[in-house]
Amino acid sequence: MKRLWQLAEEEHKGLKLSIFLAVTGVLLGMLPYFGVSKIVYGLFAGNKDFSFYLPWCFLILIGYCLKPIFYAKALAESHKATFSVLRNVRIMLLEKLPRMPLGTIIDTHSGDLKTTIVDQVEKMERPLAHLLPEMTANILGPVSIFIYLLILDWRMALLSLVSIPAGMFFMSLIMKDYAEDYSKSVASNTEMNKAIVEYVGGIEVIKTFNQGEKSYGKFTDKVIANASFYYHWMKKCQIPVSLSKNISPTTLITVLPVGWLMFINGSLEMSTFITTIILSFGIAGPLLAAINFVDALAQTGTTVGRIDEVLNGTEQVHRRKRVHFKNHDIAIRNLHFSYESGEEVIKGIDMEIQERSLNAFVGASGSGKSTIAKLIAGFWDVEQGEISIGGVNLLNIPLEQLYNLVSFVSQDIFLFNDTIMENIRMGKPSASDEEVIEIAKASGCHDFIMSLEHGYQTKVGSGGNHLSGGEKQRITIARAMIKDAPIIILDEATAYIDPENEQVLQNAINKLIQGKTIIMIAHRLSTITNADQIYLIDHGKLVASGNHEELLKENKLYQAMWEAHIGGKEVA
Ligand SMILES: Nc1ncnc2c1ncn2[C@@H]1O[C@H](COP(=O)(O)OP(=O)(O)OP(=O)(O)O)[C@@H](O)[C@H]1O
Repeated sequence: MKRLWQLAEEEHKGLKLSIFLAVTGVLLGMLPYFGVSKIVYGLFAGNKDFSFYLPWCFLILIGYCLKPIFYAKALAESHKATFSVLRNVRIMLLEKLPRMPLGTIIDTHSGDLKTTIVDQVEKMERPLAHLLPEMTANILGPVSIFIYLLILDWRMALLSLVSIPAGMFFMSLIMKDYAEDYSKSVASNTEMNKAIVEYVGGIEVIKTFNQGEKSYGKFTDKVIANASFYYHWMKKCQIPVSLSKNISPTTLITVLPVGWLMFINGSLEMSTFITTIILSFGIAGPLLAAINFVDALAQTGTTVGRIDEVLNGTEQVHRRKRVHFKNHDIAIRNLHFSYESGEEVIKGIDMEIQERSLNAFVGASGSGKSTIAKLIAGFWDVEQGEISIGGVNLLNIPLEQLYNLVSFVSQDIFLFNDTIMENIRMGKPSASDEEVIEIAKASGCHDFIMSLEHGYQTKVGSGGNHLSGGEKQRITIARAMIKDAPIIILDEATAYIDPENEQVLQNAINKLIQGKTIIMIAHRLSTITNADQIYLIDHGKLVASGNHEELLKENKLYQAMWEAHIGGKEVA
């Protein structure tokens, strides 16, 4: 709750006001109990004077009228403040994402992030908008009655409380495991969310490969596991909750018989007896209402924990001051790198890449080519060794400047569900329509775009799925071209292309890379034979470098790879 209160810092004023209004409302709600006890006492005493009853009736009326007004105002204030807090926390989370290593975000399942940013933030509504004002008020109200009863007769005050700890005992039986159970329920929801996101995202593959039932089974398993978890959890809670809710309000079990004995012994006055009977009703009701929020209290730890996991996630700490580069040479020194799984995948690499040269990383699958390229593009920060551009350590280059410096074009194409015009313009937000069209012509996109019904205003669909793989690829090339970064990394950028489109795309790439520092990662060695330098990576180490002819002459591994490639082509 303390951390939740910190997260709600900007709205403390509104939340405090709502607590004040709710407490006042509950205190006003106590007035009828006082009024009724006075009236009942008057009736017992045989008082027939109407003027005695009138002020108490008036007090009861005030209590009944003002309580709902204060209650409604308290909830209006708390909701106003809470929805601002939810908005602020969601903005904080979304602003955090770009500061986290790009690679970490790509590696995090989108279902996971969705659960935190949407569902868990939503869960803050109950503790902030309801628990804070209502639970506080529902506890303070009975506490003030109890103090009043203590002043009247401490024995009766204590008697009026006996049933409450008995009821609470049953509640405590489930509360001791509640936080853990709730945390498990969130994990189960996340698993189900992930399965849904994966199922919907992969529906094309599932249908194409006729995997419907199998994958559907995987998805339904998660749904069944989720339902089963909730069923057993609720079953476990049912009896203690019922006992607690039924035992707590039975204050009369002790107040009536013991009070009666004290009354006939002459140690308790009739007026105190009647007041205690009636006010004891006013203790249990609000306390029971307060109990309803105990689960929200236990959930808060998990909710805030999930939010903090993202907010406290590692950030890329780069210098903020823009730097000047004398050239765009890339130097890698003694580079080591491990993913979170711990195993070292890059094991001490040194490399000098000249500016305006065409370079290629080749090697077996899993040898570490993409990892090196992503480290150059700043997906993760280097912790051991150093990468520098133009003599400046990457860590000293502001991230924004680094992202402008390097274009990373990969086979994982992402297009926003927007028009083609806007998807290309994303590479340079200030570009005019004419500039976008000019670039589209240069990248070989213009003709296919014009053949679409709405031309450049065609919406590409979610993830660009209204376009073919080759078309999407050319749009990403156009996006990279308009960005005009001096360093371009092409990670299997031609992977999905068919032979017909290959020439168009190759022409586009040739235009894209003119005058730039290029790093290409390609499995098809024939596409990189003209590279100035080819770096052969094996098991996270640089085992050879040189141009195609040199490597073919000097390196056995490269010869083997080349022969395999040529052989494969012949077979094909
Ligand atoms: N995000 C990641 N988290 C954990 N391990 C990873 C991650 N990405 C890659 N790896 C592991 O790091 C090693 C190097 O992977 P990398 O993708 O750099 O190889 P690669 O040579 O580019 O492979 P490919 O040619 O198949 O794309 C592999 O063992 C891979 O399993």
